[in-house]
Amino acid sequence: MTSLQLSAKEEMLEKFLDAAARGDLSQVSTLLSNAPSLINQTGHSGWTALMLAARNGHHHVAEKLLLLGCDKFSVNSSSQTAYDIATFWGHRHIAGLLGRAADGCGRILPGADLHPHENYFSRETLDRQSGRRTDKVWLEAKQSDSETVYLLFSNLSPMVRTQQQDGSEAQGDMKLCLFRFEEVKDLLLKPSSVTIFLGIEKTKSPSSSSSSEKAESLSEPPVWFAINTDEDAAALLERCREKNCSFPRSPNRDLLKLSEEEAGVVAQARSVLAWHSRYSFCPTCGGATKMEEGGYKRSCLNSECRSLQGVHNTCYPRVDPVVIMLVIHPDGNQCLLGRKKVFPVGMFSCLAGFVEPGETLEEAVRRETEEESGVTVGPVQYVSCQPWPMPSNLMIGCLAVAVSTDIKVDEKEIEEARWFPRQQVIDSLFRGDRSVFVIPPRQTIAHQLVRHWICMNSNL
Ligand SMILES: NC(=O)C1=CN([C@@H]2O[C@H](COP(=O)(O)OP(=O)(O)OC[C@H]3O[C@@H](n4cnc5c(N)ncnc54)[C@H](OP(=O)(O)O)[C@@H]3O)[C@@H](O)[C@H]2O)C=CC1
Ligand SMILES: [Mg+2]
Ligand SMILES: [Mg+2]
Ligand SMILES: [Mg+2]
Ligand SMILES: [Zn+2]
Repeated sequence: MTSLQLSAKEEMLEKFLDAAARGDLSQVSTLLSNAPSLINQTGHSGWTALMLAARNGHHHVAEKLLLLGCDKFSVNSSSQTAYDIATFWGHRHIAGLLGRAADGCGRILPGADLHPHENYFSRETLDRQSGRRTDKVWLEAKQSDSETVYLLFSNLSPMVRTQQQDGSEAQGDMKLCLFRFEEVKDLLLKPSSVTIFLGIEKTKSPSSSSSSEKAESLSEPPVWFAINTDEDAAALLERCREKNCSFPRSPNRDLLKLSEEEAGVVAQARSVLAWHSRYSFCPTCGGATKMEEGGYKRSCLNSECRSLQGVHNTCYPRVDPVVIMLVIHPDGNQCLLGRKKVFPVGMFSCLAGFVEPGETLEEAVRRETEEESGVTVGPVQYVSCQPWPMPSNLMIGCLAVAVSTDIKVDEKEIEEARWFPRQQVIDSLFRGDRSVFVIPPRQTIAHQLVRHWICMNSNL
């Protein structure tokens, strides 16, 4: 090796970076007070002092650097921020420090308002109060309470008000229409209506919280119910005092326009109402059933029926587990996405499939991936889940690592599947580049899994 004479400046930089990597807070501080411009400089490795402190878990150094105005969004040659590095190496306290103002994706996904690991349809705005479901007296009293809130469903679609008339697809453009007892009491009496108890508001409703009356704030928060009715939809719409009301025709698309809070309530209500509409008769003996427990149970009226003894999942609302997986190429830098014929032009999404009886989630991921794409999967890791009320799936989101790469699609289900390089995914996800492919909307767990993978760094 030729003699490598470092200039005085370079020598100071290397000393500074070394001090940060070792967690030597006093040397970091001294060097910075002599030469403040060192703070964002990178050495031969392309890493800043903050990245090195994040790599080695030196919280005090990271804190000091941030206090002195260090740029936490600068990236190394693999596009990793100090946040990515701290997360990868398990230094959660440092990741917390770096992620405080925005999560690790904030710089690339401005305006994202989903909390990390919170998927659309999963916010619990209501306290379900399952213990109250068997209290008939309380339920009946609450049904006629003037504070009680009712949602109205027709053909399993909730009545909503559209804020924008320009056909905009933005989230929050739709709001649920809320009714009081007096406005729906005739519907409650109709034998064809199904009314279910949803829960109690966790927070005060805006109307009561704005009231200055202390006594009111001490009373129990409003209780929510949902009614599904087969009354004429046009006549139902006339009940609403507000304008621009409708029952959305395409739940898959339209229900994604609700706020996070309302989406969570709809996920619960729609799934339970859908179960009642599909399970009118006893699946065991074919007899008539009656609804119980605020809508969370249907019991057979035939006293001889086997479903009345032991544990019978026919009596309770169903939830269908579906695995949804982002399969990562063995090189760590590509992911497998597929498209169904019914998808909008250019859209590719994660592969997904129903979990079968007697199957683990990991096996379901491996089987569905193999069936749909011919790719063999090794390790599987759970990421997060999403209730998907179409009608009552629970999407279980996983990352999976492929151990083979040749693709052979199941043409019955999938039109095309492809490996997408990280850069193309970033372009579609964060830069809105639709030229290669379109990613599903961010309310879907498919989108969130892709985003999760991009924000995780596989090649440190
Ligand atoms: N939120 C999200 O990001 C996403 C949600 N999804 C949802 O996940 C669900 C499943 O995905 P998909 O790829 O279609 O699943 P699969 O790959 O398992 O294929 C579905 C087919 O399997 C059959 N099937 C087997 N078991 C069941 C069961 N328990 N319930 C219903 N059908 C079953 C049906 O065939 P047959 O009709 O012939 O009986 C159905 O058409 C869909 O409802 C989809 O809406 C999917 C992707 C993304
Ligand atoms: Mg599938
Ligand atoms: Mg399948
Ligand atoms: Mg399947
Ligand atoms: Zn029965």
